[in-house]
Amino acid sequence: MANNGNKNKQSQQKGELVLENVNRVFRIPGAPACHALKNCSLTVPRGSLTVLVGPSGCGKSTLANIAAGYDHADSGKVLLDGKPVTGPGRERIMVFQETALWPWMTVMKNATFGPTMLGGMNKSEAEAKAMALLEKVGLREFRDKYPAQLSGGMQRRAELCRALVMDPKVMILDEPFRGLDVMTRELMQEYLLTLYRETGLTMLFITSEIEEALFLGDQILVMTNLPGTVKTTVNVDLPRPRDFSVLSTERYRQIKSEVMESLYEEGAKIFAKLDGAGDLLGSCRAGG
Ligand SMILES: Nc1ncnc2c1ncn2[C@@H]1O[C@H](COP(=O)(O)OP(=O)(O)OP(=O)(O)O)[C@@H](O)[C@H]1O
Repeated sequence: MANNGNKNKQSQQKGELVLENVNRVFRIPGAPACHALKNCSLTVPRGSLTVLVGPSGCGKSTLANIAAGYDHADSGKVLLDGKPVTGPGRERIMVFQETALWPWMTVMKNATFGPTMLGGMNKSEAEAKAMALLEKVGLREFRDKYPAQLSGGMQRRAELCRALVMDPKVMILDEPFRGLDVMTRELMQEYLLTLYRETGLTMLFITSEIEEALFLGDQILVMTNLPGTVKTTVNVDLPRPRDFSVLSTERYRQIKSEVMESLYEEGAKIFAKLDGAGDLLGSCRAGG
């Protein structure tokens, strides 16, 4: 559960996301079917920052897309506050690996387009909300710039603001800081924690970086190789607010080794398959 004591009243309205025995098989003519998710279950508690880690290609993005309603499960349930998720909806906002800012719109237009077109907000209301968020992430002076005029880190921050202006119940972030240099990435993590603290939003954050998972998360869900499912839940009981001094604590090291052990076990299985069958793709075959 979330251990953030500073959340405002908004957090009471934020959503609990549950996946129950979700299966997803991709079928492409002429190729073996790929069982991406198999009986995958997880809970993202209301107001928590839950981090999902797993080996490359284990089904993390598939899970994110299904949770956001961009893709469907073949069987199983996806529930937000107990109600089935049947498609995309403004209560579940996704932030992707690559920037999705519209290049022809300024930062402010990018941030306010969604709430004015879909969210029932008038222009001045949306701009006030966007401005408050842009200020929190140091982009106040950049409101009239176009995405191409921003650095990669600035684009990611603008994107977080654009998602938050919609006031979703759950934010799903699929490796949003991938490709950023180390310093920018660390800065982004701190910005994300500030936004998390101030909005009390439920977040499902996907990453392949263990340090990032530990620095951000209330809990870490470790996935198996294909077919993907959640194999371990690790509670990250590090105090909040967090800064980088937490990285040198004994408790941090203990939790890190627990997560690494679980992940390495999956890595070892891949190598065992390479030695044995010599066919890594075998793990991808449906029902196999
Ligand atoms: N639309 C699709 N059609 C066919 N196969 C797909 C499709 N989407 C994903 N897959 C397959 O499903 C498996 C899981 O892919 P997914 O992108 O969810 O993994 P991932 O854990 O997010 O990977 P990474 O960490 O490398 O980004 C992969 O084997 C992938 O090739």
